[in-house]
Amino acid sequence: MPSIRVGAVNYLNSKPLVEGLTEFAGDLDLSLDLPSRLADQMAAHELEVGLIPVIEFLRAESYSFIPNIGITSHGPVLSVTLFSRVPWKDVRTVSLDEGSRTSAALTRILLEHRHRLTPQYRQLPIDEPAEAVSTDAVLLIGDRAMKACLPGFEFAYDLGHEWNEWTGLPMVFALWAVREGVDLASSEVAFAQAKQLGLRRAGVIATREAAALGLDAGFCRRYLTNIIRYDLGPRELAGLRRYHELAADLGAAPRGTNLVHYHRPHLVESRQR
Ligand SMILES: C=C(O[C@@H]1C=C(C(=O)O)C=C[C@H]1O)C(=O)O
Repeated sequence: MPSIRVGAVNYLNSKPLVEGLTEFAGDLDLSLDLPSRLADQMAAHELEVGLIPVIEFLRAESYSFIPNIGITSHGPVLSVTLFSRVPWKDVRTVSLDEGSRTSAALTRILLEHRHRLTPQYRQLPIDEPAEAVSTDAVLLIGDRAMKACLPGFEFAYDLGHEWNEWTGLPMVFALWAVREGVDLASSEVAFAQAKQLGLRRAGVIATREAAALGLDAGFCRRYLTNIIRYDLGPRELAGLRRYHELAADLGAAPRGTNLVHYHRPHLVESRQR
């Protein structure tokens, strides 16, 4: 049987979703990369399943997603931070982490919709030190954001918190997207099994990952257990729909994308909107 190429985010927050994944399903070929690159690999048909930024799910229009699994937050997220030299109202130039697509669009949503600004944007390459940027603000995500201190920047806005405070809704950053026509067969269930195991083993994962990241294990544990939420239920989907509307208003995503659960090809699809 040909293997199913699966790409997952290479940050701490996604470790619980891949815990034991390839043992639960022997035909999954797992690789890890930046969220933005996973989205590009999905588009290039180099992956069948990808833990991709939700904005790229909305842009693709043809993907379905594995139900009830996501990378979400219900308030502060700790790993998506807009460091700024100036308060929101004075931001004119922004550098955006190359790894990000969802939070890059979220930065635009907050600046352009919430604060009614029209700043200029540039990409911050993954190997360029954020300390060196000359823009007013710089968006960092993932492990890089968790470790960044950036003393030259007076403000550190947590975009999970900013979103939640403004909309009252959870923020969905990523989900398991499946390319159209892909048949996961019995391997589908492995994604839910990995999530269940990963959540049970959050302490073990935190201990294992902390040293390599140069982060405190107790902090990693709380991040995985209390900050990042992995369910994608009605509340999270309401947050995702709100994000979709606001992104579409900016021309950052097409308006019509349906949030379709994965079903095996040739079976009836369940449409959520
Ligand atoms: C919360 C996070 O979620 C990530 C943010 C993403 C984005 O901004 O495109 C994509 C995937 C997620 O893993 C994070 O990495 O800090």
